[in-house]
Amino acid sequence: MKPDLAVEPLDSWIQTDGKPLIIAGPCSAETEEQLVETARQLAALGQVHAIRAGVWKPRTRPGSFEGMGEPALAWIQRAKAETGLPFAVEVATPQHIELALKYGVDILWVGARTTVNPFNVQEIADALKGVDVPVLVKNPVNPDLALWVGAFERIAGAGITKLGAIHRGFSTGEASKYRNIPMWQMAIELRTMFPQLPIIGDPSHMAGKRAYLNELAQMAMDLNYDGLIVESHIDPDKAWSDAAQQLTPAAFGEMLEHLHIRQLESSDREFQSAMEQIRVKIDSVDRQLVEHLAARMSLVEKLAEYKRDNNVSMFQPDRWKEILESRKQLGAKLNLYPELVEEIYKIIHMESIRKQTEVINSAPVA
Ligand SMILES: C=C(O[C@@H]1C=C(C(=O)O)C=C[C@H]1O)C(=O)O
Repeated sequence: MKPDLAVEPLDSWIQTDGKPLIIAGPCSAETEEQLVETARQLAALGQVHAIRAGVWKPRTRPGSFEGMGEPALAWIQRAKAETGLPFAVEVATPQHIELALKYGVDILWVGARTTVNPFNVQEIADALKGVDVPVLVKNPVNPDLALWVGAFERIAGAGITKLGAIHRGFSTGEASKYRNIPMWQMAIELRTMFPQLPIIGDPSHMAGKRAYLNELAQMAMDLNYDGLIVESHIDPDKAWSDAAQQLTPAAFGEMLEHLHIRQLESSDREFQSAMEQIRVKIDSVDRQLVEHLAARMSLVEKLAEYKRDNNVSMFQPDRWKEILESRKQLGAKLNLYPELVEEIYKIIHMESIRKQTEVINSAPVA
């Protein structure tokens, strides 16, 4: 089945004057004063299109602050009236949806810890039947594109057409300076699959720390994301949740000032022809790359036949170590990151082992 989604363009439900959609606001609505004041300061920047506020917070361990619940929805009504901006809230259950809609929340989002569970997502989709509201879906906690796609399909199946993705990064267990590893490739795959689906970057949850927000927001913009959702709080260090990754509305304004927004295309003829010429060369280099890969694989297969006939094992640790080191050194000389060369060679080696297993398990040539 070829996946497809009926998605309305972003500007059919929120006006951004052709600029990236900017959603900002506190991780959690803590008090009426904190929420209204944060929203007021963010609105005053003149660059924020919607305010986010957590009302129900899924927390890893019990005993942490779990959100103010329904009373916070009344504060949202006041903050909306004061700023004139639409509000976005995370919903995780049908009751959340019912309450959010009752209080006039404009945009709903499904959190990463909900997207992982198809039962939860289906309950949410069922509760959204017949409702016309924009729904943004965060990536699942673990890097599983199919799970993310499945959530869109369930929600689109309920008739929601104002859909968008929020890329907040992934828990992979790998060591990283980030709280949630971006794995940009996942969002590139999503964009390739559903070009019409808006993708919004969530640098706050990727970063976990204020210091990394700029670089992550810039990367999202450089990958043509349609917008950003960023946590901002009037007094971040005193925030009841996510203190380290929130920034003041003023600091957020500064961050936006420094963002470099590039366009997807240019109609400049000279640029287009220069790009075309270089792309022809890239096509030719890519052809050689693939041909060389194929040539390498047939050599490996030949070698495997000798190994099979002489009862020698396919994995040769010393040779593999030597290959890895020498290719990394060569790469470094040619200005390539040794890590890149290492990753590529790990994939090649795994495929080489797989091919050799095939040969070794086949009958010897008579
Ligand atoms: C091809 C061989 O088998 C394995 C695969 C290697 C490769 O693809 O280069 C290297 C070492 C072995 O682990 C070999 O022994 O040379």
